[in-house]
Amino acid sequence: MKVTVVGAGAVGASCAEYIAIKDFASEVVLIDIKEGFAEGKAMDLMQTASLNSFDTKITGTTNDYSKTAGSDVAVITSGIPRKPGMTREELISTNAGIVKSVAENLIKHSPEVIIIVVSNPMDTMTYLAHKALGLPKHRIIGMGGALDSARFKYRLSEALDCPASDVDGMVIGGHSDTGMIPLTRLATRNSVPVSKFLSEDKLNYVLEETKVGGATLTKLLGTSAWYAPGAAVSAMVQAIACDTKKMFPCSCMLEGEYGLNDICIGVPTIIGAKGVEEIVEIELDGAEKAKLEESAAAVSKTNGVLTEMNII
Ligand SMILES: NC(=O)c1ccc[n+]([C@@H]2O[C@H](COP(=O)([O-])OP(=O)(O)OC[C@H]3O[C@@H](n4cnc5c(N)ncnc54)[C@H](O)[C@@H]3O)[C@@H](O)[C@H]2O)c1
Ligand SMILES: O=C(O)C[C@H](O)C(=O)O
Repeated sequence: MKVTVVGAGAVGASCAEYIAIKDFASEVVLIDIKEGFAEGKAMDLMQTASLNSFDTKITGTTNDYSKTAGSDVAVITSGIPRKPGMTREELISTNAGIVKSVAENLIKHSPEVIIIVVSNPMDTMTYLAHKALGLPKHRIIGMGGALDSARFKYRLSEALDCPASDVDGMVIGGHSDTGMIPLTRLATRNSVPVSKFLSEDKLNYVLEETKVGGATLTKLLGTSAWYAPGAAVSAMVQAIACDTKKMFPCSCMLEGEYGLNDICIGVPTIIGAKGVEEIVEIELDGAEKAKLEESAAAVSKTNGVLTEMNII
């Protein structure tokens, strides 16, 4: 299994590190436009191999896509992150051109590759990759819901004062401060609905903190987060590499599912060797359906900027 990670910055390097530590890939190629940067990150990571007991070979390259040839999976993290006070959507004018050219370069050298898009605004960048490459829809997947759900479980475990491993929950919808939909109705602690333990006020607090999870960290760090994003995307790469058929909410191109068309937005998805193996349509209640429609309308509006930019 050969994995390319485009962008050797905070998220790309964290993703490569988790992939290596989990030791399921034979090779990880880091690629970046900054001269020597990916080579340096790869060397630093390789110097942890004997300490962390992994056999994955990590190499770095400055913009030489021939080194990525024959990749099974590629992760796109290239582009700028937001600063405190910004929205993810404000990154579109810089990141759209980067994501489009990276996606085109990847496919030239790895015609069978499955692409996971991380760069923000992620749902729109995933949509752009679909439009630019025209690949079967199961081969381009956006990462957002896996991270948002991990943050939801963290906030739930904090409120419940229990280990995160006791908690199950999922966030669907757009990967944005206002568009995320943490499904509090379906969240459980060891199969018991969390509403059994938490008041409506506490659940609302968890919901609101989950939605602004990325903004909270951006304010604290001065740039956006990388450990949980790297762990979330490496979990998706592992699901593809090991054909685990794990369920993650992912940003997928929808063709009628949830009543939505021609949009990439977070929905429950089975991930395996083919990439998206299945989009799972769960029964949403009236309020959840309305929130998903509202979230989809906001993502569509951001997608419209791609047309204004003449990039699709
Ligand atoms: N989807 C998510 O859940 C999620 C989570 C975290 C971050 N992000 C997004 O991921 C992106 C990266 O974040 P980061 O914190 O790693 O930023 P970063 O600045 O640390 O790293 C980005 C890297 O991309 C490189 N780059 C820029 N243009 C390139 C190109 N054309 N080809 C190759 N490399 C290129 C830069 O040189 C830099 O090293 C941002 O857009 C951020 O908003 C998304
Ligand atoms: O918050 C951001 O801008 C980065 C990422 O989308 C995140 O949720 O951590």
